Amino acid sequence: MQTTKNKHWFQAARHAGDGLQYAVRHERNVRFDLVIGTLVVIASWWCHLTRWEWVVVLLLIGLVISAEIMNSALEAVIDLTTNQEYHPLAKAAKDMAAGMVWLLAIVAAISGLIIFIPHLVAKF
Ligand SMILES: Nc1ncnc2c1ncn2[C@@H]1O[C@H](COP(=O)(O)OP(=O)(O)OP(=O)(O)O)[C@@H](O)[C@H]1O
Repeated sequence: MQTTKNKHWFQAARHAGDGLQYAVRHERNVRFDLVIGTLVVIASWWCHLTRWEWVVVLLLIGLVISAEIMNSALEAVIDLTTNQEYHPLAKAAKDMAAGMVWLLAIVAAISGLIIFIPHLVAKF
């Protein structure tokens, strides 16, 4: 059990991998985002997006999933420090982190509509 700084990049990468694995195993919202992200990638392939549309779509998927993982990390720290007892600052911190995820998800959804609607109209 290590509590000191990582000694080399391989150790750092292994711990980052542990973090991603923990997020997928324990966070339902992260799993949900991964499913939606996979469906969006399939839809992008089906719609033959342009190179720059692919870049935007992949960036947005990465941003939403990263924000979800950051939200979960903040929740873990808050639960650790409050021992799950009520505190108005804990509420503010958790609500703001959740707000960040929602804001990004809404922006991603609107951007997705702007990208996909012309392709869908052309197809049908
Ligand atoms: N220690 C606390 N003190 C005050 N309010 C809290 C505390 N823990 C949780 N809450 C409130 O409960 C809400 C939900 O808690 P929490 O974020 O832990 O659950 P969650 O279901 O994992 O949320 P999310 O869907 O955002 O991942 C928070 O947004 C906050 O308003």
